[in-house]
Amino acid sequence: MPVTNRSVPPLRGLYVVTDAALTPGPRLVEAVEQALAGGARWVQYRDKAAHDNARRLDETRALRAVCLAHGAGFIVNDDTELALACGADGVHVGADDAPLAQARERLGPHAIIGVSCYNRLELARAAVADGADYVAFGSFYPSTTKPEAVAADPDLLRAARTLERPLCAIGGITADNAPPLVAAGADLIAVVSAVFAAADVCAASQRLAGLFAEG
Ligand SMILES: Cc1ncc(COP(=O)(O)OP(=O)(O)O)c(N)n1
Ligand SMILES: Cc1ncsc1CCOP(=O)(O)O
Ligand SMILES: [Mg+2]
Repeated sequence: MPVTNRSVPPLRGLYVVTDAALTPGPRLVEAVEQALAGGARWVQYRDKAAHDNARRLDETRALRAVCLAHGAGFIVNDDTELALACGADGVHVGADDAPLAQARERLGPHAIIGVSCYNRLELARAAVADGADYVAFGSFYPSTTKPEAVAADPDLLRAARTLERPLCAIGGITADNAPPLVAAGADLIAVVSAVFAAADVCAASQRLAGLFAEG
């Protein structure tokens, strides 16, 4: 099945990333629904377990339906074949994943493909030249979800604006520390724990999504 070419929302706003520890199976769909109710525009399914493909397919199909109902975009982390199987809007790939060209070949021209560029502008230049739909930088702040992530500086976002492609910031981002990143040019703010570890997921999402409010 080709990846859907339904119209997706702009690549701007709050991008929530799921976590198998914070949002385990039974709570996953409800947590994502709460994040969407709070204003998240994009959702990424991030499950680093390489096994249990049946569970991963069930979960991604359920999340795709929820995103569709809210007019939000749905991306699968790492796994191009899973993105294809569940009909996601696209995939996010990093240095250890399938190359962008291979993901594009599998998912087709309408898929949204995001590429991790860590703290390296040259990776972003190459990804844009190869047709990335957005480029992601981080970690901007220490991350409990990915403590080993390299550190990135907001100046990178200022420099990357010249690429004229949506820029995503990730890593330790909260509603309190996100404003300088948005000011530096982040179009998407990708967040795991600030939303999914919150006691009130909807309220946490609302605060972050509010940073992109129009007017
Ligand atoms: C939006 C976004 N940005 C960066 C990443 C990190 O991707 P990667 O470097 O491939 O690391 P893993 O997430 O796969 O551990 C991401 N997933 N999403
Ligand atoms: C996947 C990833 N890549 C860099 S930091 C990170 C995790 C972000 O999670 P959190 O928002 O909890 O810091
Ligand atoms: Mg990856």
